[in-house]
Amino acid sequence: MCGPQTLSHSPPAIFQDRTSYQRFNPGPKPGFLIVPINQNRRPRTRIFLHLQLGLPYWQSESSARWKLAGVVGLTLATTAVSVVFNFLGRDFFTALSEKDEVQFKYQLVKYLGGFALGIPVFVFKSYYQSKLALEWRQWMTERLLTDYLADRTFYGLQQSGEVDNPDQRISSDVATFTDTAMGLSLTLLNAGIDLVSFSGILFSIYPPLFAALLVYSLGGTAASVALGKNLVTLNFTQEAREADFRYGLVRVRENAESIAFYGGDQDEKELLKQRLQAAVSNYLGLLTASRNLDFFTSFYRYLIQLLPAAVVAPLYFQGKIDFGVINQSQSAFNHILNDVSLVIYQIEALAGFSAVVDRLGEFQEAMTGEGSRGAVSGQSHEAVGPTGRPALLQIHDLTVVTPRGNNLLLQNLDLQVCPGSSLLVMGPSGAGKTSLLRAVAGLWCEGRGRIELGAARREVIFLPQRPYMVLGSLRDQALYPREPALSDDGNSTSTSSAPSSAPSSAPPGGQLPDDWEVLRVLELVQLGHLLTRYGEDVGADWSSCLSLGEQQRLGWARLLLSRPKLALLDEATSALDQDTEARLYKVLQQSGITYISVGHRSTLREFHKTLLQLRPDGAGGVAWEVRQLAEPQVAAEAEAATVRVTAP
Ligand SMILES: Nc1ncnc2c1ncn2[C@@H]1O[C@H](COP(=O)(O)OP(=O)(O)OP(=O)(O)O)[C@@H](O)[C@H]1O
Repeated sequence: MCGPQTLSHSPPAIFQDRTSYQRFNPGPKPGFLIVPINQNRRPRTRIFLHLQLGLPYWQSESSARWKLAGVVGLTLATTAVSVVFNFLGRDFFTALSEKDEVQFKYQLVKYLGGFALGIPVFVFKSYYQSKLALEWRQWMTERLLTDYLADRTFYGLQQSGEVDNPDQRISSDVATFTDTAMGLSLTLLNAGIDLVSFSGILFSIYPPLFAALLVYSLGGTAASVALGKNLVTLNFTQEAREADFRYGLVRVRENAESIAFYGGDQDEKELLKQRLQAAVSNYLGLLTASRNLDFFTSFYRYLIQLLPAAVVAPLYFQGKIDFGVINQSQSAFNHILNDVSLVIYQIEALAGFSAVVDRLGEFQEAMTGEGSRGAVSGQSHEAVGPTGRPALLQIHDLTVVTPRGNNLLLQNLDLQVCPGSSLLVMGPSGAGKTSLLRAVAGLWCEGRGRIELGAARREVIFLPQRPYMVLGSLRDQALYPREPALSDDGNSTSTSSAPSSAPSSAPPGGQLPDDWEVLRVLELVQLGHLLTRYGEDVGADWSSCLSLGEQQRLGWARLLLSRPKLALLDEATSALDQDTEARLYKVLQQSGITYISVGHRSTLREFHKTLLQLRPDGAGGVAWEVRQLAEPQVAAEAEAATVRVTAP
């Protein structure tokens, strides 16, 4: 379009017809296949691979390592305190059984003194352990958030449908992961040390007791692992179903007005009941599996109270040991059994933990995979048009495919848009107009071809039909987004990591427009009245208290304030009357900003230099044609001229 351009096109030879394309890339089969939510998801049980998720925190934060050393020290101290308590208990009960009142009082005071000194060690160990787990959680959550919000990964994940409920994974799964990982690893450490310390005590009392203990605990562990193996899958599914139910509720809140207008209460209720039912029935399965395991663990636990006394009782009756030794052996037996039987007591926690580790690992993998998708290539360098003038946007042989490759849209498109120019994309609903903008903006990278954009990503603004309303004041709305979405090297429209050569222009010098400029632009888009209505209000629910037309005009204010190199307008005036639409387009023409509009109204032609017309080709595909329109008349509206809207 930098020079005269008239092209037309019908479907290419690459996929001779629709049938051959579908053979190559099969779409959904006829009829509906209803897959219950998450039924097809199974934990991938690569727990050891995924466990390393938490390592970077300890590798990068030296203060965390010191704190961990402190908590480990406290954990060791708790074992020492337990050993001391064990001996204090022995002497206390021996004095009691010998009816030695003086010794008994002395042992009682010693025992109480031991409590006073030892119990704070347990309390502080537990407090610092939880605190450290919390700091770990914060670090990991921030890291996941950074990855999730980098390079539009959140959008890619939503489009690919690869992982469910990322919100739950970032919030509660990370918390469970850090809490349990910290708790389990310290428990294991404690168990190891306990095992060594109390094995010595038990062995010195009576070696056969030690042998009985080993047989009992190892047999119990093996049995509980066999009984609890279902729990991992059930826990994994439960996490996903709870999140689906919560998400259903969030959607009702977010779409309250539309649902109320439709009178969709019953439908929503049914849907939510289905999701609740899915969560409840899985939970019932979980309860049943836990109940079966509980039968075993309860018997196992209560038998411990009798077993040591039963084994050492003959020695006591023969007068070979004091009464206190029975108590001591009971306590040592309990300690060792707890250590060896860790798996039995923690089987449910371990099952839940491995489900969480799996979900987080899957999430991390999906985020890493997002960065390497797509066949459409792009670079941000100055493309040169046939006339020798540099093109702001140059599209070569572009074929746009919907995410997951189900639908072939535009094919073999060639197009140029020069700085200061304007392009109108028209065509029937579903032809792929918005999809073309998605490809230009770098949101969709599937398909093939090449898009060259002479602008950094932050220099391109997109105005959808329903603008996104952020939380905050009116000024926050007008200046959204304050920060560029990407660093300057992320200016490619695809996966290319070519460094930017395009100059940054918006906003100049990184300065945000001052309040006067915001006010002038708001008045220009006829939203000055909102200032008196909302002023500095930061709590307004903008998407429900502004009309769609007002939201669209707020989108235009964003456009004029951000002064991008390229504006992509997707039916951005559909809710406005024609006079307001004309007025906004005239201001845009005066600003010198290059723009591409998608729209259905024929009145839009008068504000664009070139038309890209899409139409069905009769064979299930989309044909395209590029044509020059009559030179638009740039209106010199007096009030528009007073606004400081500068070309990039
Ligand atoms: N995320 C997606 N995944 C799969 N298919 C999609 C996706 N988004 C859009 N499509 C399909 O791609 C086709 C083109 O959609 P697009 O939104 O580009 O149409 P459009 O020409 O802008 O339509 P309209 O004028 O109705 O807005 C449609 O058939 C649509 O169903």
